[in-house]
Order: sequence, then C-alpha cells, then structure tokens
Amino acid sequence: MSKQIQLAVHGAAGRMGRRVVALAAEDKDIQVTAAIDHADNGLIGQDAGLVAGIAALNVLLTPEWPNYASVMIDFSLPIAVDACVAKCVTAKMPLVIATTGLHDSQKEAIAAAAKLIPIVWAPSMSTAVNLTMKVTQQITETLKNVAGGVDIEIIERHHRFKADAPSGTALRFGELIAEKMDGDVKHVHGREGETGQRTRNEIGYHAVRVGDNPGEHTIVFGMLGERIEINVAASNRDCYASGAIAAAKFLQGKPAGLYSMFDVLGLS
Ligand SMILES: NC(=O)C1=CN([C@@H]2O[C@H](COP(=O)(O)OP(=O)(O)OC[C@H]3O[C@@H](n4cnc5c(N)ncnc54)[C@H](O)[C@@H]3O)[C@@H](O)[C@H]2O)C=CC1
Ligand SMILES: O=C(O)C1=N[C@H](C(=O)O)C[C@H](O)C1
Repeated sequence: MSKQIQLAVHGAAGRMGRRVVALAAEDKDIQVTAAIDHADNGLIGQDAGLVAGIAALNVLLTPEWPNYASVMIDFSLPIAVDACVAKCVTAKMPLVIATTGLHDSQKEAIAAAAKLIPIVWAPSMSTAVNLTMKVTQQITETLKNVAGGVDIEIIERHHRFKADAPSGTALRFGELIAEKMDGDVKHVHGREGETGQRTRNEIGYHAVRVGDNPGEHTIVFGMLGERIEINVAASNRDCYASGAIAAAKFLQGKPAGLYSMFDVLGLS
C-alpha cells in the first residue's frame, strides 16, 4: 500500500472545514494529521473528528501550524489566508485555497507563492460548477453576435451566514464569460434608481442571501423573444469538500505552479 497523504485543514472548525475532515477521514488514501483554526474559536482543544460529527480522530483543533503535512486545504476567511500561504511556502507544503472574498493584493501574493509551491486556487471546488463554467463560455461565444443582442446576468443564492458578496464563483463566472465577449465589459453589481436602459456589454450580478442554501448560481442569457437560464445548485457542502480533497490528491508530486479546478478535473 502506498503511503497515505497527510492532510492539514485550515479553518477546520468551520462549516466547510468540518466536511473536509469528515470526508477525508473516510478516504483510505488520506490521514488527517492537523486541524487548524483561530485561537479564539471556542472549539480549540476539542477533537476534530468529534467536532465534524464523526468518531474521534485523535487530532485536536489547534491554532498551531504543523511542521509537516503532505498538503494543506484552506477554507477560512480572507484575513486568515495570507498567513496560511506564508506558512505553506516556508514549509514547502502544497496548498489548496478555497476561501473567497480575497483582495487583489492577496491574489498577487498567491501567484507569487505559486512560483515556490504547487497551489490549487478556485472559488468553487464543485465539479458541476466548473463544468457549468465551460458551458456558459460556449453559450456566450455562440450568442454574443445574435441579432438583437444578448443580456447576461448572474444570480447567486447562498446561506445567510456567508460573509462575502457576490460569491467568488459568481465573479469567476463573470470573468470567464467576459473573456468570450467582444470589447470592454462592464461588471454591474445590482441596480437601483434611475439606471437608464441596460447597455449592451455589461454583466449584471445579484447576490441573494437566504436560509441555509449551500450555494446556487443561475446564469441568464436574455434575448428578444427567448431566454436561457442555466442553474447549478448544491444540495449540501460535500461537492466542495470532495472537490478540495481531489485537488489535494492532484497536487501530490506536482511542481510549483498555480493550478485551477479545470486542471484538477481535466477541463483545461
Ligand atoms: N471554493 C469553494 O468550493 C468553497 C469556498 N467556500 C469559502 O470558504 C470559506 C469558508 O466558508 P465556511 O466554512 O462556510 O465559513 P465558516 O465561517 O464556517 O468557517 C471559517 C473558519 O475559519 C476559521 N478562522 C477564522 N480566522 C482564522 C484564522 N486566522 N486562522 C485559522 N482559522 C480561522 C473560523 O474560526 C471558522 O472556523 C469562505 O470564504 C467561503 O466563501 C465555501 C464553500 C465552497
Ligand atoms: O460561502 C459559501 O458557502 C460558498 N462560497 C463559495 C463562493 O463564494 O463562490 C463557493 C460556494 O458557492 C459556497
């Protein structure tokens, strides 16, 4: 049997961190060896398995960084990402970054770190979402010169606890769609007041926060006389957790570089 991947989880007490711990514990190729969270989190010191709702793993939630792990998976907060990237560079640890809401300077720091260690960075680890991104690019290419024009709007729905808006996934949908449109694209976030008519080359974003929705994106392609709506929705968080675990496996033995979920899923 080949050696197990030793996995460290950053943000391990959070909604996503718990699902990563739970799914990784079921995976024969993985051993969860570190569960990191903020020192002020009330669950520090408890067993990460019990916190995740499974059997004890004998791994305690800790604010300390491990000296070694085969890979780190990060589902935390933007404010926590810089330190995580720096620690992984120092320890030469491959890193999966799933946290959204990052500033441009943080994205630049990730790109710089990826010259030293292999990093998968994606706003959605879900297979369905990444496939849908490809589909919406194809639709955009086909419709961009349609008679009468096409209006593209992105509606995202998430749980009431979500801290950033619009979702990282909605922004990535917009970037990928804009790549297929001609000319400069204006990104419009919500509309209010006397906005005037919609201009041709804009993408609209609308963030809905409702209940416990684990993530849903609807891309609307509105034409004169007909409309396409592509909807991709999670029923629970395991699509993201299992995608992050697939990314962690993908990174084993990879050279330094910035990889996406398209790379992990063979969609590049
Ligand atoms: N890429 C993807 O597929 C997905 C990304 N996300 C993103 O992942 C992030 C986390 O989401 P949730 O788990 O729902 O949030 P959450 O709020 O439940 O969990 C965040 C965890 O990070 C911890 N944390 C905060 N500061 C920290 C620090 N300095 N060091 C270590 N841990 C720290 C918190 O104590 C908490 O346990 C968000 O940015 C969300 O948008 C969420 C789902 C899927
Ligand atoms: O916070 C969440 O829950 C999610 N965040 C990610 C995002 O911002 O795109 C991915 C997913 O939609 C769930």
